Amino acid sequence: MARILSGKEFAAKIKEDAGRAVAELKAEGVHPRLAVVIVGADPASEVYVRNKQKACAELGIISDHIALPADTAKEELITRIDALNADASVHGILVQLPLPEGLRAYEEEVLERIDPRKDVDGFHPVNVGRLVLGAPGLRPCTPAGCIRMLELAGIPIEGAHAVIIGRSNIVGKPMGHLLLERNATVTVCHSRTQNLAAVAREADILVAAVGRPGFVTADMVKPGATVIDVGINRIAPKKLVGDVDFNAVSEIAGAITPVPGGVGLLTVAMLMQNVVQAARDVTRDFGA
Ligand SMILES: Nc1nc2c(c(=O)[nH]1)N[C@@H](CN(C=O)c1ccc(C(=O)N[C@@H](CCC(=O)O)C(=O)O)cc1)CN2
Repeated sequence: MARILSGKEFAAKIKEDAGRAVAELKAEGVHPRLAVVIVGADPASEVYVRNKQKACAELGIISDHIALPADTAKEELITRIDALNADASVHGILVQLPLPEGLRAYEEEVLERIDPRKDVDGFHPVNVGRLVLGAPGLRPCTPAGCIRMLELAGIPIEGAHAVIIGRSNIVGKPMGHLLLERNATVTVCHSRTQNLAAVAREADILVAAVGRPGFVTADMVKPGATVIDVGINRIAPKKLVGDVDFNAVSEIAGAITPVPGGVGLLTVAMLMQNVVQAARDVTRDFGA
């Protein structure tokens, strides 16, 4: 039976460290502040935003909730972002995704408008470029959370063969770069990959980020491998499952993350860490 990697335990540790950093910043006269922009009323997004604001409150970070109607014009959203960029008391800005239907085509433009120093999601091309180059910058929260969890759990990354299933800009691609930065041998699989099960079976660390319930089955996992499930699939109003067939795979794997209760919790914890980093960088550049 696999070791269960509980997101709650690792998230608590990450938040504890971030909380200490917040206290240090406050002692220096800097009060970290996050602006969360949500457009429309997607129920799942509202839950995630609430969780982010709850975590801010726990750690003593100020959080502003900017809720805009679903029919907000792109220009209005851009104007709001510009105002937050110019406000020296705001250290972090995030726009909750997905944007509503009418704005979805402008997602790239909207994310690019955020000052890269305040881009606590790590989605801005400047931060993506820094990640690819291995330069300091704000890293995307979910993949950075997975890496931190492996480190805290004492699971070796260096020299491991990591196989990622999924090549999204938010998870798959940044995960590949973060693993490469830590000297893993990385394979990224996608919908056109041939013999995917055989490739997955080569993995010491298998990351599933496809968005398909139960996609990773026991025959795709090498005995003893670490399996990280980044999938969030709502299959009924109160039933959330990942991309991994948890019961069968946990008989084979050495370690596995559950859904819920896995890497989703680390996403929020790493966001707190990014807000701390942004507060330091923004204060250095804008002044306290
Ligand atoms: N601006 C952003 N938008 C989105 C991001 C993001 O990182 N930045 N990621 C996802 C949604 N998300 C955070 O925003 C997120 C998803 C899931 C969880 C989480 O805690 N999951 C729990 C289960 C929660 C539940 O029951 O619904 C778990 O896995 O245990 C946190 C954050 C897309 N949009």
